[in-house]
Amino acid sequence: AANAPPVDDVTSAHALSAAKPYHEIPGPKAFPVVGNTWRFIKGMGNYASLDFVQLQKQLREEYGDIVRLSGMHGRCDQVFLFNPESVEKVLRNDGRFPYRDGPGSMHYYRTVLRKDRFKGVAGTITTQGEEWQKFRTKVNQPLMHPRSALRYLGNINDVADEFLDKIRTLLDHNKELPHDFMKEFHKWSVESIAAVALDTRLGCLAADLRPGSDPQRLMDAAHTVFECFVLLDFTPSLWRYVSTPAWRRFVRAMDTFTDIAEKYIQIATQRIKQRSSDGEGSILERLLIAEGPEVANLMATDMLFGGVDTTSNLAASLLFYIATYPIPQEKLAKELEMALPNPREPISAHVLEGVPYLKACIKESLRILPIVFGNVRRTQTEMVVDGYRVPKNVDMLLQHMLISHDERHFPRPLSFEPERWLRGGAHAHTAHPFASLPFGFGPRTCVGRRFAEMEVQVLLAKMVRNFKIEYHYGDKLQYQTTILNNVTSPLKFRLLPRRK
Ligand code: HEM
Repeated sequence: AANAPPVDDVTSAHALSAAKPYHEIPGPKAFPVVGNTWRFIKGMGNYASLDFVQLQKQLREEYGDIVRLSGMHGRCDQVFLFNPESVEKVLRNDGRFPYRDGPGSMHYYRTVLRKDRFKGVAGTITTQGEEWQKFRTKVNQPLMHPRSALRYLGNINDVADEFLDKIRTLLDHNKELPHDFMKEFHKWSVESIAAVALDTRLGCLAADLRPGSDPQRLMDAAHTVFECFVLLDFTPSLWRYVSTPAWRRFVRAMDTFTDIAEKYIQIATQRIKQRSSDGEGSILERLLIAEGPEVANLMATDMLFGGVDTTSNLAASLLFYIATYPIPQEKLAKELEMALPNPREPISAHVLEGVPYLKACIKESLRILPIVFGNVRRTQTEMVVDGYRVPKNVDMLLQHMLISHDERHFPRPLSFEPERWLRGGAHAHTAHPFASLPFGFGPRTCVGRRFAEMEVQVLLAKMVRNFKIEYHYGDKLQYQTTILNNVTSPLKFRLLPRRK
């Protein structure tokens, strides 16, 4: 009919009035005074011992594809979404300034504690509204343009080569890597993202790192900041009222980040002054020239926060799947033999254009173990989701990990089948496009996606081109969910040189 609302209409008066009321969304009942908070108190509530992913599973089993959690003291209501159609509705209607709550500790550090240093600017991760948009607009062009990442391809190749050299020295008599090999992935990822963010080679993979050296301090600080996010922002903490030990450790680590970034910004400033030609500079130089040292520092540190643990855990999980699925590994090895006849040649942009199976392996790894297991948007306006009227200021929790594990979308969901991602292929998936969204979506999508993908593509190509990778300690990847999915399996990969 001429007056029928468009299919995607979720905010018009017509759509809202036809929807079911908000309070009818299924979910655990909030009791007077104690609300639902008691369910998360140890020794009292049935949700207290669950991590985020376990909580999601439990809620979906108990209540279905949309679940409301209200009465959480000090927090706004949360609505969990377990179907991709609803996720799409929310992400396509999140307004001009998509709102994703960030760690309050980091925001406080930048806007209150070290206000003088940052002159009122606070970066991308923790800001909202026009403040977020203003900052993001400044950094989008230098960071998100495809050419921007390619500028670093040479450095990313060098870091991967160093990583391969390093692992050759770590193999035991059985050609196996040590059980704590995860820490080498961390070094690789700090080194790779620092080459972009700080425009320098820090030397994280060196054999003899001194405790007070920049790479060692930066890696320690990265570790501490993530540990403290969990303690300060994701578990009850008094840091807003008193200076707790975790808060003090956090401030020291944040200061280290800021100081190291400042050092390399000063070096870049000198470089700019001495340069005679005005060809296109690095991301750091461009931000420095166009926006000044505060913006350059905040973006560099945001890249370090966003780009260390994410990429290292992706590399580790991806290699695990490659090692435990020999058929896809051999298919990939064949593709790489064609694309890179000489394994010692660098991985060029041209090589990366001709490796669809390699890219499919990365997508499949992120589908099974998305390192960022879910996303969140706070509603900016009243809207209809899954037939219910959801008011403004509700956190919509978009659970792509569980959606990707749902047989309705991906048959044999825990099986590593890169063929799902070969477009037009016989096994291409038919799932909704929002059923696997590891980097988010829309104007607030991951700013480092191109760098992460490039780093991991280069590493995987070099690893599989040079080694046959085996794993003999179980076929199920172990991980721990905190604010990210952290790989915990002992990464004792066995590496056998491939014939050239
Ligand atoms: C495997 C690697 C990575 C994954 C899975 C990942 C995932 C994500 C996700 C899901 C978001 C939220 C997006 C949204 O709300 O729609 C995000 C945001 C962000 N990521 Fe990444 N990321 C990765 C690597 C990186 C790297 C290498 C950088 C460094 C450049 C980075 C920097 C950021 C920043 C700064 C944001 C906040 C953007 C904003 O709020 O405007 N990420 N990432």
